[in-house]
Amino acid sequence: MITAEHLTKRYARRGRAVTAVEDVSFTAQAGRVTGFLGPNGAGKSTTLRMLCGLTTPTAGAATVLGRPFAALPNPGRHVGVLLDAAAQHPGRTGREVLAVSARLMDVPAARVDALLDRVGLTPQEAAARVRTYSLGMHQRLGLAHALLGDPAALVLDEPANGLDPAGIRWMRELLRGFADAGGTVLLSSHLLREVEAVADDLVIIGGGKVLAQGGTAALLAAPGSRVRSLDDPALARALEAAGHEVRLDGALVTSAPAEEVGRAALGAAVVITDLRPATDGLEQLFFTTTARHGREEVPA
Ligand SMILES: Nc1ncnc2c1ncn2[C@@H]1O[C@H](COP(=O)(O)OP(=O)(O)OP(=O)(O)O)[C@@H](O)[C@H]1O
Repeated sequence: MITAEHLTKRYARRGRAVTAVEDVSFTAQAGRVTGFLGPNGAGKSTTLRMLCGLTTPTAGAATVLGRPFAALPNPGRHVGVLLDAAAQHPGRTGREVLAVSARLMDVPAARVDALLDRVGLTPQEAAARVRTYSLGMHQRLGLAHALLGDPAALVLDEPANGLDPAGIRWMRELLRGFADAGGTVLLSSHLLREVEAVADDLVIIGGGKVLAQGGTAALLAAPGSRVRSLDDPALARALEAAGHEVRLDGALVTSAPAEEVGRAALGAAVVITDLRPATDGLEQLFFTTTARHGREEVPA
């Protein structure tokens, strides 16, 4: 479990105090993947750095597995951290990067090869210097590094950056498996579809503050139903006549609960082919939640 309690970070910039993170509290539970989202400059990296003891909070506190990061003995054996995949020593080979850390963490050397294999780095790639690595290879090595100490928690900032589609799917399965085995995963990413696919819980921040948090399914749930039928216009008329709101959005989306949709369909003699709770996608939730904190006004 990872907790942030009233974390606040202020920086001095040209004599003025800039609040990067303000009163951020959340819990990433064991056995679950927690997605940590926000627009550029929202304060995600600053928060993750405070969780990992790399930045000192102005106020508030954070714990990983019940203790402040700095109080964890041999922290790499408890929490795997990937904050900047490009930060590995460019002159070392991938295998050397892991071997040095394995020695420092007192991890058996045999684990290095096991992890290179697990993250899909070939023996040739592992023998190449890190400065020759692509972004995706950096990410794979960074993840191997994070997993090296067989930690109970992972803190990952944009781990899927630069991965190809197969790599992104592999990453998703790895994180899912890690959490299903009881691990805690805190995952910051701009890839909303990926986060939606893997995160059990979400924390959305903007302007340094928590804007929304909770279970992914609950946050994405919208009242009403999404329906497909053999005659959507007729079903829409029947639902409207019964006082429900209706909009056609690929399927028919209505404020009516499933039972009312069934009644309207029965009355209008329309065959329903699909009926499920209405949900907004994460992209919609993200933009609605962070609308005041986005950077759309900044030209690309
Ligand atoms: N060392 C620093 N000194 C001054 N200001 C900083 C420092 N680090 C971060 N900031 C400011 O704090 C705010 C939050 O930055 P942070 O990097 O945490 O955002 P982020 O959500 O990780 O953004 P991104 O998605 O672009 O990575 C920004 O306004 C940034 O300019």
